[in-house]
Amino acid sequence: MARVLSLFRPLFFLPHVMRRATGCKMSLDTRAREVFAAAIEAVQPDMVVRRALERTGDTLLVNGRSFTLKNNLHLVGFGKAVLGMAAEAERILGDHLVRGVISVPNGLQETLRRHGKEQMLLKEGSLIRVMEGAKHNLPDVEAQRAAECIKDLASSLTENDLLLVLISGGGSALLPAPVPPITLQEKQDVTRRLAAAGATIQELNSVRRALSLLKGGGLAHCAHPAQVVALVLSDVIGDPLDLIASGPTVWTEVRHDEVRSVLDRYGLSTASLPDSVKEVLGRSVPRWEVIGDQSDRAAHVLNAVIGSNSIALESAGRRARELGFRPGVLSPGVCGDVQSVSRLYGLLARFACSREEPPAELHAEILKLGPETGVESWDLCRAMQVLGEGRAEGWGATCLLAGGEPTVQLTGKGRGGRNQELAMLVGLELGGMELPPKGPVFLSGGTDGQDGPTEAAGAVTDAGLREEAQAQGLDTEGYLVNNDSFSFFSSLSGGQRLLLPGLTGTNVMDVHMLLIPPIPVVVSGQ
Ligand SMILES: Nc1ncnc2c1ncn2[C@@H]1O[C@H](COP(=O)(O)OP(=O)(O)OP(=O)(O)O)[C@@H](O)[C@H]1O
Ligand SMILES: O=C(O)[C@H](O)CO
Repeated sequence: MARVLSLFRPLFFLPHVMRRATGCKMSLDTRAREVFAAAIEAVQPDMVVRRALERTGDTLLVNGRSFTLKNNLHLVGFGKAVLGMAAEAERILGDHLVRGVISVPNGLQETLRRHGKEQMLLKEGSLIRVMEGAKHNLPDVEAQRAAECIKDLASSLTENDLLLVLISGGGSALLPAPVPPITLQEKQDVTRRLAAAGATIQELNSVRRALSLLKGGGLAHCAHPAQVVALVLSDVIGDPLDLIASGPTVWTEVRHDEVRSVLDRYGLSTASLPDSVKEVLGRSVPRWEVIGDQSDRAAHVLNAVIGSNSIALESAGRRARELGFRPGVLSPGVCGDVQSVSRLYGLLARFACSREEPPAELHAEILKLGPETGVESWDLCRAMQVLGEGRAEGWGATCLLAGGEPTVQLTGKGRGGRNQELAMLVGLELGGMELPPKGPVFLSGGTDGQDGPTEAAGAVTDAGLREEAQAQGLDTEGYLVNNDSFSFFSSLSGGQRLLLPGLTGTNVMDVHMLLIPPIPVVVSGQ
């Protein structure tokens, strides 16, 4: 037992508390949805802020650092989840709040109202101004206006002030402040071309930082000499503070040669760039002048990640255990093309479900997929070891959890999202295998509740997917080629396989789940 405990990521497979799935009457599909709901529950914006802000009288404690509240609190925020974060922060600290401004996606307040999420809205008479913008996740004039208000607020602060900065995914588009003479349109064109050419969020945000007055530490620079406390809900693999929303409170040195090499890599030649961008990238001086010691300035800033995919997976694991599974986390950083990712889950399912010792080739095939799916070999080895032990010792049902953000090569014109496409592909992978009659089941869902431009968060599938579609006259491959996974799942069995939690108001990338039924123990000689 000690060996098992030491083998896994925190929370991975805790056999002493697991219960046999055989006693649970709920279907695997229902339980998968419950586990997904628990993942989202743990990263609700109000919940994460409540956990992060510890208040005793007029003292605020964040990450063990203490701040004095004396009617000196100012608040700014930008991102898809900061409305709910701001509402909770105002509930906790409102009596010391002077004023605030937050930049949130267009139409968010109305959508949350429609979904009955009143606790994520600011109370009437709130001191925080909500500004909506960045339609379709692209920086626009409204978002630029919000960025200006945020910059003005930060720049007006003194050493007696405390600035609470709320940051979540989508924050880059909601805080555009191009370095003059670059115009918003020019900056938008550059980022749009990069994204369309397949640049990663790391590459994209390194360019955004170079062209912005607020990103890469610019906001913290404006707020100096005030104390800055940034609460960050991470939507980037590995939770890198300098990249989430392009790191406005994290001082980052911009290397123009690195930025140019990213632009070159994606075919944005110098000749194709606007003159303003060329001029800014040609400057030898930093974006702003730092008077005094930079490390002294950094000491004024506390950045704290208060919610992430790992936290969602931990909570999912706890719920899985209550529902009779042996839970385990493969990795919170799954990325790469959905084709490779689906292959990986298919092979892991085969590995887990084989009644005999799986062949060495299967082991090797799984390991080979590590680099292209962002999963470290040791995580794959640990997973296989414990899945193997579970089979040998008859430990009952297993819930293998993972998180991250795979990608889809868009070639068709259909409606879908990466989670639904991944679920379809895994269903097809499972269909080609010899598996137990009741499982495995696979779920993939976006924690923001919206997978691509669709109303669904994702879908739940199993080995019966292709047959079910065939029986209903649906051409599975046709839907796949057209990236039409949402239409597929909507037409299939009255949309029963869709995952429809509605807009969740949070965002910590995606959650993947493979539920593996109990594998009968092979008694030697059988
Ligand atoms: N028809 C489609 N089929 C599959 N994937 C699609 C389709 N249309 C868009 N996508 C993918 O959806 C993604 C955008 O979806 P979404 O709005 O959920 O973004 P996101 O990456 O989750 O954004 P954020 O992290 O800011 O919430 C892109 O990766 C895009 O490739
Ligand atoms: O806003 C952004 O830059 C992305 O959501 C990553 O944080």
